Amino acid sequence: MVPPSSSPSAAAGTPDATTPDSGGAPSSDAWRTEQLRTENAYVGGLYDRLETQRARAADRLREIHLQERGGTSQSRMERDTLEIHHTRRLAELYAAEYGLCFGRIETADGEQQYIGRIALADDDHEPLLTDWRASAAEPFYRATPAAPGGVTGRRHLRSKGRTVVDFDDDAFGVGALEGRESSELSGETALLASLTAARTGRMGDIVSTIQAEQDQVIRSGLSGVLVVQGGPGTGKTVVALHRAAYLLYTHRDRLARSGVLVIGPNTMFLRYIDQVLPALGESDVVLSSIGALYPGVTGSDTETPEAAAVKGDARMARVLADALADLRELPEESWTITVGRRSAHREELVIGRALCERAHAAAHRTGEPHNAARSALVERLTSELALRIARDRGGEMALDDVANLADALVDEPDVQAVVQRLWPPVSPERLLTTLFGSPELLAKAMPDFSAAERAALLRPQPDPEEEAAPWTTADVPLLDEAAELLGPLPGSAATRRAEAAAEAREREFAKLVLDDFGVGLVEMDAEMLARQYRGEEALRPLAERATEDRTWAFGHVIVDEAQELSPMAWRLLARRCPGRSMTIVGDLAQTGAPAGLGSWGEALDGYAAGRWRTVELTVNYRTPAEIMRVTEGVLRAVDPALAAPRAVREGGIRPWSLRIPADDPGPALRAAVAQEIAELDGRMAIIHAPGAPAELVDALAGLDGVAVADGPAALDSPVVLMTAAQSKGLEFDAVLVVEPADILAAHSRGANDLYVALTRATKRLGVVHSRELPEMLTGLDPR
Ligand SMILES: Nc1ncnc2c1ncn2[C@@H]1O[C@H](COP(=O)(O)OP(=O)(O)OP(=O)(O)O)[C@@H](O)[C@H]1O
Repeated sequence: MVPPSSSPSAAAGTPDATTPDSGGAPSSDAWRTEQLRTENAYVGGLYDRLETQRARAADRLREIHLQERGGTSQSRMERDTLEIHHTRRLAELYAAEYGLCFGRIETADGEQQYIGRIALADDDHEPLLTDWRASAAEPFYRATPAAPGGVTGRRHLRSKGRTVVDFDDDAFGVGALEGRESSELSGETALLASLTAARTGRMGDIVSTIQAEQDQVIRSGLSGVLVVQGGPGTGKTVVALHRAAYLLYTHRDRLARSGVLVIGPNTMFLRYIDQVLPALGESDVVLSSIGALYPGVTGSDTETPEAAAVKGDARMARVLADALADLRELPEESWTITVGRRSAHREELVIGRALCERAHAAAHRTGEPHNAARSALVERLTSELALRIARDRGGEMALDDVANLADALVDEPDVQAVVQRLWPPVSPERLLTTLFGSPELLAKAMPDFSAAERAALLRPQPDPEEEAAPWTTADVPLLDEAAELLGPLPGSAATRRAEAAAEAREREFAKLVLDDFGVGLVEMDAEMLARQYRGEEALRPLAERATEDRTWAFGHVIVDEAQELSPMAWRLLARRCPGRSMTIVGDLAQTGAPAGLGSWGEALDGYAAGRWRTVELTVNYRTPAEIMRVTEGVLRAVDPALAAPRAVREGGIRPWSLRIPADDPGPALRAAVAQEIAELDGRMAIIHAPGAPAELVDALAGLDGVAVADGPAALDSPVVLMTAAQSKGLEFDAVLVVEPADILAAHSRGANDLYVALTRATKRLGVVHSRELPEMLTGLDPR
C-alpha cells in the first residue's frame, strides 16, 4: 500500500506541483528540496507496493510448489500453467526494480498520473502507477509545447536505486513558465545524461526518455509492414525493441502463442541488444540472425562477397528448383529390370520413358514437396507394373491381388533402384552440396548467370571421410528454400533429432499418464493422449519451441539492419511471417552487403504490396554534431540525395586525424591507441577494413583490454578490434578508424561501410592513416 501521506491524492493536493508556490522560484533550492521530498515519499510508497506484490506472487508460487505432484495429469497441467504465470509475474516485478517510476504528467483539471515500468494499483484497484505501454501513458511521451494535448505539466524523475535524486519539468500551455526556452526534446536533462553516459557494451532501455517521434513508431498498429527508415543513431534499434515490448503487452493473447522474432545482423549485435527486452519484462521473443534461422545449422561469415551476392539473388529460388528437377532422372528410352529374383515368378520388365513421365506427373499433381510427393510416384509406377504383370500372366486376377502385387513390387530391389533414379529422396544439404560441387549442374541450372558468378559458388564435393565445409550465412536462406521445396526427409539427421526429442517428451508424458491411471487399468484414447501431449508441449518456453521448428509462424517479425538482407533472406522471412505483421528497421545509406537493398520496395513489393508504410526518424541521438560534420562528404559519396539526421547535441571534442609512417606503422599506431585508452571512459572500437588484421594485432599486442572481435564476448572488453561490417548497429564512447582509404576500396559499397564506421562514436573519433586521407573526409583536426 502507498502510505496515506504520499498517496496520489496527497501528491495531487499540491495543486501544481510542477510550479512553485508564491514564495518560491522554480529553481529555488528550497522548492526543489520540497519537491524531491514529495516525489520520494510517493515513489517510496510505490516500492512498498512492489514489495507487497512480489511477496504475494512468491507466496502463490510457494503454494504451487508445495502441492502434491500427484493428481490427474489435467490438474498437473493446470498447476504447471499457474506456475508459469506466477514465475513470469515475479520476473516482471523484479525487472521493474530499476527506475520503477520515471515521470508523471499533470492535466488541466489537476489530475496527476505517475508513469513507470509496470502498472501498480492499491487494494481498492485505484491506479498508483501507469504502465508505460498503456494508452493512458501516451501523453507522457507525445505532448510537446506546440501540441500539449491536454497536458499542462510533465516531470521526468531521475533515481539512484530507489531514491529520486533529481527531476526536470517540461512546462506546457498556460502553465508554461516565462523565460524558459521550450525544447522539442522531452525530458532533455535526463535524455542528455543518458546519451553521454559511458557505454557498457550492452544496450539499455529508454522507457524514461522515449521521444515523441519514436513513440509514434513504438505504438504504431500491429498489422501490415512498418518500415522505419532513419540515419545512424536515430534510435531505430532501441525503438524497434520497445515496439516489441509494446506489441506483446497490447496484443498479449495473439502474440504470446506465436511469439515475436527479432532479426539482427550477427551474434555480436544480438549480444549487444539481448538485455533490453528482459529489462522490460519480456521473454517470449526470439533473437536470431539470418544465419541461425535454419535449425541445426549456424551459418559462418566466411563467404566471399561475390558468392554472397550470387547466393542472395532472388533467381536462386528457381535455380534450386531446376537443380532439383535435374536430380529426377528419366530414361532415354527405357530401363529393363528383373523382379521376383528369388521366386518362381522371376521376370523381366521394361520400364519405358512414357511410364516414367506418367509417374513423374502423378508426383507433381500432388502439389506436395518433393520428398512427400515420392509416394504418389511409387504408387503410380508399381500399380501400372502390377496391372501389366497381371495382364501378361493372362487369366483373371482379382483387384485385391493386383494391389497385393503392387505392394510387393515396392520392396523389389530393382524397382527401388528405378524409384531412386526417378525421384531420389533429397535433403536440403544434399541438394546444395550437389549443386555447388558440379560445374555441369551449375551451368545447367544457372544459364542466366555469368561464368564468374557460377564459379563463385563452386566448391569441392566433400570427401565422405572429411567434415564438409561449414555452411555460411548466405547458405541459410538457400537451405531453407530447399527445405520448402523438398519437405522433410524420412530418416534424415534433422528429422531423427526432432523425432527423438518428441519421443522423449512423449515417453515422459506417457509415464505421467501411466502413473495416473496405473498400467493396464485404463485404455487411453489416442486422440486424447495427443491432445494432452500438445498441452504439455505448449508449456515449453516459446523461444525454445520456435527456434527448433523451421516452419514456425511468428506473430510479428522485427528486422534490424534490414538493408543488409538479400532477396533470398527476405523470402525466408516471409515464410516465417505469413501474417505479414512486421517492423522493418534500417538505413539505406548504411547498406554494406553485396546483395543488400537499394530501396525498400525491392524487398517488400513482392510480399506485402500495398501493405507497407514508411516512417522516418530524423534526430541522431548518438553521434555529436562535430563527428556528423566529418561524415557529410562520405554520405554524399553514398548518395547525394540522402540527408543526414540532425545531431541532437554538440559533444565539445574535435575529431582528429593522425598520419603514421607507411613503412613501419606499428609503433605510431600503438602510441595513438594507448593515448586514446588513457582518455577512455567506457568502451572503444578500432575499426579497420576487411581482411586479417595481423599487423594491427601485432602492433597492439600487450595493450591492456584490447580484444579481437572474434565472438560476442569481445564486447565485454574495453577496446575491440573489428571490421566496419562487424561494427554495424553497435556504438562506443570512442572510435578509431584505421586507414579509411582501405575501407573505401574494400568493395563496391566501401563508402557505406566508412559511413557506418565513422558514426559509431558517442564522444570521440580519431582517424589513423598512412595512405592519403580520402578527400570526402573533412573537418578532422590533424594531430
Ligand atoms: N529516446 C532516447 N532516450 C535515450 N537514449 C536514446 C533515445 N533514442 C536513442 N537513444 C540512444 O541512442 C543510441 C542510438 O540508438 P540506436 O542504436 O537504436 O540507433 P540506430 O538508429 O539503430 O543506429 P544505427 O543505424 O547507426 O545502428 C543508443 O545508445 C540509444 O540508446
